[in-house]
Amino acid sequence: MPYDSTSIVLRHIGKVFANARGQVTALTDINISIGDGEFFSIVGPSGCGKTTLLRILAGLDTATNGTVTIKVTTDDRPINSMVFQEQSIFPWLTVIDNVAYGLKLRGISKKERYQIAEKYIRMIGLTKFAKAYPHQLSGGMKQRVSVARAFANDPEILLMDEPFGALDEQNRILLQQELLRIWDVSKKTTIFITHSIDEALCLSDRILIMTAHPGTVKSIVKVDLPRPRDIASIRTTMRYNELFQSIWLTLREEVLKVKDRECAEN
Ligand SMILES: Nc1ncnc2c1ncn2[C@@H]1O[C@H](COP(=O)(O)OP(=O)(O)OP(=O)(O)O)[C@@H](O)[C@H]1O
Repeated sequence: MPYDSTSIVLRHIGKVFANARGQVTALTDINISIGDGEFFSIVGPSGCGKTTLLRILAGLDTATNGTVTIKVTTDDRPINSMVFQEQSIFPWLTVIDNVAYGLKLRGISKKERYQIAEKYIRMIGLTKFAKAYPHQLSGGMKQRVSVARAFANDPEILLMDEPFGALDEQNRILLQQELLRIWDVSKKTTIFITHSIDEALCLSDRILIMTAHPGTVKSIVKVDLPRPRDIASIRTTMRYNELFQSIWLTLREEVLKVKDRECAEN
């Protein structure tokens, strides 16, 4: 691994949900080490357990088996911040107060938290909207606020569950480029779920391809595309196309398994 140290270690992670119809094994024997400052994406067929894995990393759910170790460098910052697909900013707070929200919870003075929030609002290009309320913003702008808030919290790790999934293509590309830029500066360990091979390739250092349900590691692909990356031009390279093809062929087997199962059930 090209990283000086490891940020996250997952060992033998398994998850079984119990529901009225019995038990559902969502994850089985997941073993991964993620480097400090790595951008690590997760792709896999629908229902393979991506969100479950992220929720376990966020401490929102617990694994039935195995251990999760997250390196903590200092005790005055949160372990993680999460960005969801749906906009999750508070409608009653202005942009700057949304971005500064986590800092306020940590007791950071108003002056300091506004300075930090302003820095990230500048990075996402919303300086003119710092005093605006969410209802005055477009969907893409609100999602930018969520991203800025997550970075402003300065967590040990950043967890993103299809954060751009609901955006139109133009806004998605703009935000992907902004995310790359902020990540390049902050080098924050980031775990990013996506359904898009293209998005995973443009952003990541490595991509975990999960098997069909119950989810486990099918393979991990190293994305050896140079950084800093320009999303429009990286897609035109031969290496991008080779990687895309190879990931799709691996993923396709798992997606077809899901389809075959659905056909057998009907
Ligand atoms: N709270 C729960 N109770 C019971 N089963 C659950 C629960 N949460 C998830 N599951 C099941 O666990 C499996 C994995 O779900 P999960 O949402 O993690 O998959 P996913 O890969 O994120 O799916 P998608 O790509 O469609 O968002 C699915 O079979 C799902 O039905």
